[in-house]
Amino acid sequence: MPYLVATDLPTVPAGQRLRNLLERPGILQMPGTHNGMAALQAKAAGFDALYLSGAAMTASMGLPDLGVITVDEVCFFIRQVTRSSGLPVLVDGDTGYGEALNVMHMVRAFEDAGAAAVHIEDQILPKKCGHLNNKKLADPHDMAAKVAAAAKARRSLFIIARTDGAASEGIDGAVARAKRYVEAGADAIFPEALHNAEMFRAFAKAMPGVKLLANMTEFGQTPFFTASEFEAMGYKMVIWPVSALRVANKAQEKLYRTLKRDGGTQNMLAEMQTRAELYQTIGYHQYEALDASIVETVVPQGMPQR
Ligand SMILES: C[C@](O)(C(=O)O)[C@H](CC(=O)O)C(=O)O
Repeated sequence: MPYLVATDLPTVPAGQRLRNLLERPGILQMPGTHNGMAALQAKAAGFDALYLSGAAMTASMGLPDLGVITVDEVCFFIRQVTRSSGLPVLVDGDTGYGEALNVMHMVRAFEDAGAAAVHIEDQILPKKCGHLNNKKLADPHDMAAKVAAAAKARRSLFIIARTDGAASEGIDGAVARAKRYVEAGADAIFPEALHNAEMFRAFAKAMPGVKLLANMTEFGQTPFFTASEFEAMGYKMVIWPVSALRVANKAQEKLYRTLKRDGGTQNMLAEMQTRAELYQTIGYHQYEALDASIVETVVPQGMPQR
């Protein structure tokens, strides 16, 4: 329960806990959780690891995913998601916020905030969603230097190199880049925006023994595949980065429209998380019980009064 009690906190570092999950057979499913509440709900649904998406974080701030937010802003999200859930979290590190030293700073900051893993991509600024057109790629040598810098800065953080190369250099180009990034110290590879099963299979075939991540974002270049289908194509991790935020945003939009129309929320009650459900999700009463137990513990009984 509450992250406030030291003895309830995990003793194994987050990065190691993620590595342990990756030792299990099957694909590791990481839904996007854009805040602490989403993290609690994903955990309650049975997920063992989570994803913190740059697109979802920025969208929740009312901003585009163009690399404009800062390391400290991301750390605010990392802390809420890791504290509330206690689960290992993969964090979107975009382009690493600069070059080698900036990447090292990001790695230290993310790991200290509680992250288990980060992915760094080979675009240059202004970076874009990998499923859009006209992406500008970094020189593979410069990207490999960033990966090496990240590996040097981490304690146990799991480092995933994302390549956006497939769009302009094809599968062979993306594979050549990915191999350089593995040599530079990447623990896994994220081939971005593949268009079909053949591409997913070809990439996996060309990278034997390397852990691969699939991105099942909606409204992008990748057609729908299930977790089991990605697993059968050779992938060890899958993310659904923005799905929860997209659904939450639609619900919120409906609430505001209805409220404006009706002058009240009475017609939305059936779609609301009730107070009881909300408190149940955040463990409200457990925090209260914790508080009460401490008061009981520290008030001495039968001590001589002065
Ligand atoms: C994975 C991703 O980088 C993200 O920020 O979650 C995005 C997701 C999206 O925009 O749909 C991406 O570039 O694929």
